[in-house]
Amino acid sequence: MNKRITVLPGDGIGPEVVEGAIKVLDEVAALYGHKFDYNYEKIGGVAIDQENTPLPEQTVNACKESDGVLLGAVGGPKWDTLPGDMRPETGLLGLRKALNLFANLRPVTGHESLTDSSTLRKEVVDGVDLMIVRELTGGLYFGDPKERRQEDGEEAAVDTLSYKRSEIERIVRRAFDLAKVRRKKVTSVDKANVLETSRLWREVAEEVSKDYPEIEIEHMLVDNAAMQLIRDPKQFDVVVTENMFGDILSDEASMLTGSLGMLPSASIGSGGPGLYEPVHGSAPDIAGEKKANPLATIASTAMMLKYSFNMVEEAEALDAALAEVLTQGHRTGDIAKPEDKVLNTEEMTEKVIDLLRKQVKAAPSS
Ligand SMILES: NC(=O)C1=CN([C@@H]2O[C@H](COP(=O)(O)OP(=O)(O)OC[C@H]3O[C@@H](n4cnc5c(N)ncnc54)[C@H](O)[C@@H]3O)[C@@H](O)[C@H]2O)C=CC1
Ligand SMILES: CC(C)CC(=O)C(=O)O
Ligand SMILES: [Mg+2]
Repeated sequence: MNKRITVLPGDGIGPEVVEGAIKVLDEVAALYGHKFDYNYEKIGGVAIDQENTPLPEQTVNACKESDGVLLGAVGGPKWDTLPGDMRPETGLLGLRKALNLFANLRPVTGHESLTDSSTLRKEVVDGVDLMIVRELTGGLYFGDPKERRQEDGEEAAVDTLSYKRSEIERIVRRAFDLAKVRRKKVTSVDKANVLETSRLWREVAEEVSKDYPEIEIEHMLVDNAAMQLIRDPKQFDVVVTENMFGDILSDEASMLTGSLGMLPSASIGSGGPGLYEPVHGSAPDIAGEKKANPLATIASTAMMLKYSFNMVEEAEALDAALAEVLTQGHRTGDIAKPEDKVLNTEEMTEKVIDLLRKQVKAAPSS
C-alpha cells in the first residue's frame, strides 16, 4: 500500500523522537512491501522562527491532503513570552481544530518489566490497561473570549469553558464504541458539583449510555479520579473527559507506565487524516542531548498504522516489538534503574527495529 504521511517534527525533542519513528516506519514498509511518502512541514516554534506564524497555511493544507500526520512536540522557553495567538502551542491547537480531531485516544498500558521504574507499588500498576478518551477541540482551550481585560480598574484575564451538546455526544459515543471492544466500562469524568458544562456533560453521557445497555457507565468527579488513578488504576477501562481534564489526567496516568516518554496518542475526527503524537511535550530540559525516550512516538506510529491505514497486522507486530524491547530490559534514562545500561534515543530505536525484524521474520506468513 502507498501512504502519504505529513511529518511535523516541531521543537525540542520533537525532531529527535520523530527521526526514530520514521526509521521504524521505513522498516515496516520494507518488511511488508508498503511505500510511505513523507512530506516534512513546519509547526510551532520552528514555524514562528521561519514563517512568523505557529501554523503556516501550507502545513494545514499538506496535512489535509495526507493519509496521516505524525507530530513530535511544540514549544519551549524561547517562545514563552510571545502573545497567546503567536505561541507554538496555539499552532498545535489550531491544527487539531482545522482537522476536526475531536477525539484524542491516550492508551495507558503497563508493561510487567517496567513496574519497577514506576514510583508506585508493583501490585497497583501491574497489568494496568486503560484508555483515556479526551475531548480535543472544545472546552477551555478554545472558548471565546480568551483575553486580557480591565475588571474593577485592574488587569484581569479570562478563558471560557463552553461545550455544546453535540460536542459532548460525539466524544462520549466514541468512548462507548471503544468500550464495546474492551472491558465494557466507561468512566465519565467531570466536575458536575461545580461546573455547568459538567452538568450538561453528565446528562448527555447518561443519554448516550442508553444506546449501549451492555456497557457499564459510572460518573466520577475529576479530583477523585486523579486520586483513584493512583490508588487503584485497574478499576478503569475507558475514561472519557473534557479537554483540560484529559490533558492533566493523561500526564498523571503516564506514571503508571513508568514515564511520560512511554505514552502515545491518536487524534481522530470523522473521516479525515488522523494526527499521531506522543503525549509528552518538547522537553527542553533534555532537548539536543539524545536522551529522549522515542517509544511514545514509535507507539503513536503503531496507532497510525492501525487507525488510519488499517494495517492491523503491522501495528500488532510493532506493538509486540515494543513490548519485547522492554522485556529484554532495554532502557532509556527515564525508565532506567541505577544499575541499567542507559541507551540513547538512536540506540533505543535500533533495538525496536531489530526486534521488529525478528518478530516479523519469525511469524508464519499469512
Ligand atoms: N503536544 C505538545 O506539543 C506539547 C507541548 N508542550 C510544551 O512543551 C514544553 C515543555 O513542557 P513541559 O511542561 O516541560 O512538559 P514535557 O512533557 O515537555 O516534559 C515534562 C518532563 O518529562 C520529561 N520527558 C518528556 N518527554 C520525554 C521523553 N520522550 N523521554 C524522556 N523524558 C521525557 C521531560 O524531560 C520533563 O522533565 C512547553 O513549551 C509546553 O507548552 C507540553 C505538552 C504537550
Ligand atoms: C497544546 C498542547 C501543548 C496541550 C497539551 O499539553 C497536550 O495536548 O497534551
Ligand atoms: Mg499535555
